[in-house]
Amino acid sequence: MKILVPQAAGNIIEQLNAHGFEAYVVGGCVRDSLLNRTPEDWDITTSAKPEQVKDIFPRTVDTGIQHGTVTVLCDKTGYEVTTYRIDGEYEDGRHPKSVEFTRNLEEDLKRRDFTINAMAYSDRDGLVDIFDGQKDLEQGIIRCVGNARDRFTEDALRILRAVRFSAQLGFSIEEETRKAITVIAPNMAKVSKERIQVELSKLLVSKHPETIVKVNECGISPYISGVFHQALKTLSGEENLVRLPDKKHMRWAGILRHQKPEIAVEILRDLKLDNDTISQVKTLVALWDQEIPEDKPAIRKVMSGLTPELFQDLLYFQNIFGRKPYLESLKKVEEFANEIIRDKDCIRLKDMAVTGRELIAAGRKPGPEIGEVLDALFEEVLKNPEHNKKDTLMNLAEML
Ligand SMILES: Nc1ccn([C@@H]2O[C@H](COP(=O)(O)OP(=O)(O)OP(=O)(O)O)[C@@H](O)[C@H]2O)c(=O)n1
Repeated sequence: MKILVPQAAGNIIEQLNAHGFEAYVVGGCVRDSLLNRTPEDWDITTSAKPEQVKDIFPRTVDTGIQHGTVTVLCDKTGYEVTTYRIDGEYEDGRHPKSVEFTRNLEEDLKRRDFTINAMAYSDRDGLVDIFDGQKDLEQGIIRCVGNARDRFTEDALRILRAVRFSAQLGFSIEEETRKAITVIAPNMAKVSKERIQVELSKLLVSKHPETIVKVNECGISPYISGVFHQALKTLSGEENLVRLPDKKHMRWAGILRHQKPEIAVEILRDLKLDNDTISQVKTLVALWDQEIPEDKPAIRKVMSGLTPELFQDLLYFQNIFGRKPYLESLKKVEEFANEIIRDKDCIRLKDMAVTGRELIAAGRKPGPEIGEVLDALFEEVLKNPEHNKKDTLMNLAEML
């Protein structure tokens, strides 16, 4: 069994070995390598204490030194090197309240969440797989290391990680692990909303976004938030979600599409999503079932209210969730939209042939009235793009 470890990570391991310490890549990167997926980052676990790691490497950052983590910088990449540790209970779903360092790799692997995440590897020692993680990977099983209730009690976020990994990898959750999820679910209430959101977003952009319904079926959602729980209850037959591009705002809008836009916003704010995503989801939720008539002025009007990307997303969304008769006319809408772009019709206020300043220079009184005139001219241009000429618009303005 050979894993292709990046050279810099390999060098760090070799240097630690040369100083008499054990060191391995561990966790997600081993799991992903064995699955032929590209790991996001390469974490290293070692018997060296943080101070000893810092003595060996010239460039380090104290990322989470109280939890044993030092980032070793190689060129522009940083590698997190963490001392073998035994964790106490987690305080925020991310970091344990207390940690105890150990010299024993098995102790370090024992404290990890799932067998598939509890493997270590080095070129020198090969794969260290004490809990049969490789077998579970082959059989497609998410199973806690040791006693599932203990693992979930240490950190309730792991409950959601179990559902997320099963969605991402298309794995099933093993019986004892599943039972423990139901029992420990109320502890989810203690986990920070940001961490919950990160897991939910990863689940939604995965290959199986429809498994979001499991968050309800496993009884976790009431402990995440009341409104979110209500929203999940209304979901069924979400197979089409996977046809949406794997972009966060598209998938969130997909599961929230039956909500009122303001409820969707409330759910996402509560889950601490970023403002950009919230505003994109709000637009899609408000517009996905508003049929756009097959006429260019109406299409220009919709386009003018959205960024070009979001307008494309809206069409994509309508294609997937739109009703049958509308899908036929949607083809025409798309054709017209392409013509509008090709002909460079004016669909943005900033592209209008007349500005507020020019209206003032022509004698209009500065003030709110200017905005009203510009809006009226813009309406006209959306209806008749050929009127987007300075003379025509100035003449029209005089009549307003
Ligand atoms: N609540 C958690 C979080 C992490 N881990 C352990 O720490 C490793 C690294 O965690 P993280 O980087 O958060 O996740 P990954 O497993 O790497 O997965 P992904 O990159 O997909 O988030 C995990 O593999 C697992 O061994 C854990 O036991 N319990």
